[in-house]
Amino acid sequence: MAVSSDELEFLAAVHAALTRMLDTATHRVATGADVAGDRWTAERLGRMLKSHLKELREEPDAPPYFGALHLTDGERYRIGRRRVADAQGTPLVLDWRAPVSRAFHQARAADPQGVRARRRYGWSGSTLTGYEDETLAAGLPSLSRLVTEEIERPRVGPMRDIVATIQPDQDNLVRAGIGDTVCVQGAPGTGKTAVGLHRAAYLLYAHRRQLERAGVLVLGPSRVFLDYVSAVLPALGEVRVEQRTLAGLLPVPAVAIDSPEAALVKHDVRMAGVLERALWSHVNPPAEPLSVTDGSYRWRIPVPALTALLREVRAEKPRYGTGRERFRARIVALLQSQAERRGETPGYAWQQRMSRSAPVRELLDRAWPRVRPDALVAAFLSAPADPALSGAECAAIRWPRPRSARAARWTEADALLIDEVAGMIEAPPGYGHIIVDEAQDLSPMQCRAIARRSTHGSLTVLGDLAQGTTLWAPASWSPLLAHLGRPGTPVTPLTAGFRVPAAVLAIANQLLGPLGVDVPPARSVRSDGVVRFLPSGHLPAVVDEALAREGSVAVIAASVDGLSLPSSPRLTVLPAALAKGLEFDHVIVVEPADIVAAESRGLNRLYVVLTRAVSRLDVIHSRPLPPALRSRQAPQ
Ligand SMILES: Nc1ncnc2c1ncn2[C@@H]1O[C@H](COP(=O)(O)OP(=O)(O)OP(=O)(O)O)[C@@H](O)[C@H]1O
Repeated sequence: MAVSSDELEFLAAVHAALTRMLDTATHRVATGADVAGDRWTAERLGRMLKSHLKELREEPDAPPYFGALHLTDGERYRIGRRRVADAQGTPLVLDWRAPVSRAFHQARAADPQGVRARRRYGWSGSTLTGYEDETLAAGLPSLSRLVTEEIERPRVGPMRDIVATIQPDQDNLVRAGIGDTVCVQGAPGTGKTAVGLHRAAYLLYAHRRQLERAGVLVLGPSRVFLDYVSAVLPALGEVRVEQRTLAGLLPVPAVAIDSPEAALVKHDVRMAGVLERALWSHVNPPAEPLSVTDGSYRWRIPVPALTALLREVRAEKPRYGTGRERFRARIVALLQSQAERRGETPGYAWQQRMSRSAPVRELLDRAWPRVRPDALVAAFLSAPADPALSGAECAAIRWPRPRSARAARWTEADALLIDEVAGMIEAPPGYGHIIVDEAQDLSPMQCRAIARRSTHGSLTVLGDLAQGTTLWAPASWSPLLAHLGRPGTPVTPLTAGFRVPAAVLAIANQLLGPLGVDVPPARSVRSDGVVRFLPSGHLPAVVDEALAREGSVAVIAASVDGLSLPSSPRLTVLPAALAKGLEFDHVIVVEPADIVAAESRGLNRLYVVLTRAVSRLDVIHSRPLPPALRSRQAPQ
């Protein structure tokens, strides 16, 4: 529909309001520090104002609103990525996360939620090009033209937000309560990553105070993936979410790689028990009484009393570090009661002196010594032994020669072991909410590293069992949720695929049977898409042809060494192992049989690779196709 003068007038008012908001924010940053009473307030205020200014400056050319709601009570609201208010503070545009905005995504003919009509705006940059009205009474098409256009647009550059076209089942997940842990089993391209990022933005809006203190963390599988999604949250007005890989949270960087046999042992949940035994083996009942000189007195605690104290503290099951301090405090309390019986009135300074006295320190160092997590893991891997591990398992993880922590060449799994021990000694800082993407790949020990950072918060667990490519990827969600400390969390499926067109999905879905995972297959909301199977000599021509079209192109192979291809900013040449979570308009898969053969979960890897395609998939091969792909091979 052409743009009416009313709409243009309204847009001009929104632009004016935005300019005024930006001017005010800039002015406030300039003067904020002067108006604040003290340095602390000035700093806090300054930070707040700068972050507000940064939010306003993000994407100045982005459309200021994407929709309008016309309610049955006559009210009209525009809805955008952030609130825009006029000089009097009256909102012109509501934030998409505000309660009223929910109806924009949820209302339908069967459940109109007080909505008479919904308007969707079309934009080219910041120019309004038209709009589309949906009257709920008349019933709705399953997807509007503007939504279809957005879904089918060519992909260039980083991932974009989906706030204008979010679907009701996605919206329910985004707006789930702060206390709810949700687990989403979603086929490729069903919007799991998008849902996770929008949920982070929503929670920060709806529970700002709580989460600003506790923090929100998005965990992704790789740096490449995090770079790809990094623009979404700032575009939604949220610049305060940490986006990391799990490895990036761990106490030591990985510089070496484990053999598959060693990795399997180190990622196994039994390692938690093994390390727990190794840590607590440092605590031993004292062999000698404690004797402390205090002026002309000498206080004594006999061995049985010390042993009883130690047992009492251990029975309370504290963390190792807390336990050590509690044991010290109980010893001092016992000394204090002796002093009081002698008529003394010991105060705080006396308690401090006793607790730091050499005999008390020496006793603690023998009975409940400090332990450095990396030193413990280095000692264990130098000579592994535990009843829970077989001889072969110990041999798989044993270092060829003993090393100190300083000389160690840690692997990613070692870092997890160190983190596990560190967590037994002292709780790591936690987050108010953690969003875990590609969660199907997590090992039990990785789940535990996440769980101990969310003891007081909730989780959004996103993944697809069919895309599990690690040695420990499970066939069902329940063990993984249990390791995350959230057993019994209901699993919500997403099956409408927004990325992968029907023709490509038909090929990829053939792999689901042989993968042996119990997941509902995806159905595509896109009827477009082209799939071709071509002999390997065609690769250069196919790449040239792809680059002549609009959109991003990826050549994905088991190994990209030796592939000589033209250089273009739109062409990504990618080993199959790095494709997870990404998408490209045109995907060219080279030798699928090699991808399958390269690793034990090669078929899952191929499933991931095939489902990166947004509109075209070319499979280039000279070796026979994997059996699962042969039956429904597309015509050449
Ligand atoms: N409601 C929607 N409207 C428009 N586009 C959408 C919608 N939901 C998802 N998309 C788009 O579909 C594509 C796939 O989304 P996303 O990467 O979040 O899927 P995913 O489930 O995480 O996929 P995978 O498991 O394959 O990594 C993205 O380009 C995303 O923007």
